[in-house]
Amino acid sequence: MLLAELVSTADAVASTRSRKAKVEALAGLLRRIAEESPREVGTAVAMLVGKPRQGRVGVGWRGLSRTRGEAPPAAQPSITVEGFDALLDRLAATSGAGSEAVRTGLLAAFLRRATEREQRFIVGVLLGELRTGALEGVLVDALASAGGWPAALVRRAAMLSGDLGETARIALMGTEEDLRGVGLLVGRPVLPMLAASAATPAEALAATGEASVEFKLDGARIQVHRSGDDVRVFTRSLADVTHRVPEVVHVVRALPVREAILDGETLTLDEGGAPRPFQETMSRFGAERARDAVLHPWFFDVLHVDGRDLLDEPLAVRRAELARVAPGLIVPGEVTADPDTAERISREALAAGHEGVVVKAIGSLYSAGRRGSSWIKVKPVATYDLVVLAAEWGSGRRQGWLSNLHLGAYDPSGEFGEPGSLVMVGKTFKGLTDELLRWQTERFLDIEARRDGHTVFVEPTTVVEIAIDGVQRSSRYPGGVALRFARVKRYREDKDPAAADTIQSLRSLLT
Ligand SMILES: Nc1ncnc2c1ncn2[C@@H]1O[C@H](COP(=O)(O)OP(=O)(O)OP(=O)(O)O)[C@@H](O)[C@H]1O
Repeated sequence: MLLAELVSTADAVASTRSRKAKVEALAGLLRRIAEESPREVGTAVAMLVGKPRQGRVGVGWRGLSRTRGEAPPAAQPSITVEGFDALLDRLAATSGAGSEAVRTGLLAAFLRRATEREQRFIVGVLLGELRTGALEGVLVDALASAGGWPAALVRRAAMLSGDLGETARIALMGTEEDLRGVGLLVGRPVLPMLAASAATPAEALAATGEASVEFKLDGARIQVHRSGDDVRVFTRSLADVTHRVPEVVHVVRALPVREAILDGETLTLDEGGAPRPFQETMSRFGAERARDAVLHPWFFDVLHVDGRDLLDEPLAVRRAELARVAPGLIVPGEVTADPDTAERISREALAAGHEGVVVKAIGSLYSAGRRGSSWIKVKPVATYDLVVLAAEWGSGRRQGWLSNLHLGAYDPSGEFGEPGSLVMVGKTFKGLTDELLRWQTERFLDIEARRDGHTVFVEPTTVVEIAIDGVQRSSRYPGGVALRFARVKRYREDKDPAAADTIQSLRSLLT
């Protein structure tokens, strides 16, 4: 199939705000691919959502815009989806000395064969600009429509397989049995269940009824798969970090179970057993920096034990299984329906240096990938995950470091611009330690897009957690809302920009 077909559907989807129109445009394209070139279904779907199967092929913004500047667009489309896929393979396979020039050559030759619109699409895929996640929910609905399935059935398969390309193949070419048969596979991560928010433990408990009220540990989410001696550890965004966390692997290997999928949190502890700052945990996940501090895993859920899926069992049953397979590693908490008890657990969590509590309806099932109201988190300090758009060079003591951050909230529906774009909501240089200044200066120069005086604009890929005292109306910022007393809490290397908080959620604080 011609890449131009994909590109014109992607453009049509971006140019309308109507979800129905988006679904129809995508469903039409999916039907055509399934008929004309079924082999390309998985590849095409992965490209559409900006997540080609080769992953990031390591092409930088600056190099790419230079190459594109030197490649006049073709008048007629001729590139195929297969051709683009082959280019990605070759880029991914080219490394080592002299590879930069080879890659530039490959890219330039390819871009010269692309039309203006195709060039924009190719660059978007290469830079991860299309990875926003904005399209994924729509695509699942389009697959349901194209295949004639209930949306919930396709969504379940997408969540459990964690792979839209594979889901597309089954939804378009498989049977109902194939679709229903998508289940957990030990070794293949599923999207984690997420939590809604409430202001107080009592408010949360009023929504859930009897609940497991658990410490909200201030670490990093882990999903651990064990099959015999083979242990794999995945992050919240399903990256495999097994080789970075040998001590977690070691602990899980010793558990009294042959096969299991466990959901939990890992954090670094100091010698007295108290939690260390989150940044130390994350630096183990993100960079190669070695750390002395030891990571400790804690678990709060179990999705599979020895051949048995537990997703559709109530939390009470899953907790009982967890107590059996991971004794001694369970997140502190209690089952209660009493608001005073929930408040007490919350105070204990905060006193122990954690963020708050998560209140979980005791009868709830595990909804992979969903932010429902069966899990409700309560954090006394409001924090928002925002995307760094730019940073300004510091002055005085911070001379030579990139300091003041420009922060953007995610706009999935395109209320203030293109769907999936980022809307600036404030700036801050507060809360940055020397270590963070060093880290972010290095990172931002790596992903620099352009400069304007003292400001370095960056690829919008870095998520940062910001504590605020609230928001105020603003005529200066495009979303009409500005952060009050924003300060940096930590970088969230485990989050994609599509998981950042939305401009709508910030605007809802205005009332
Ligand atoms: N006992 C617990 N149960 C569930 N999640 C927990 C628990 N302790 C810590 N967590 C962490 O809290 C998160 C739940 O909040 P949420 O679903 O909103 O994810 P998040 O967007 O990563 O949230 P946050 O930014 O507040 O950590 C989980 O992803 C997990 O990392």
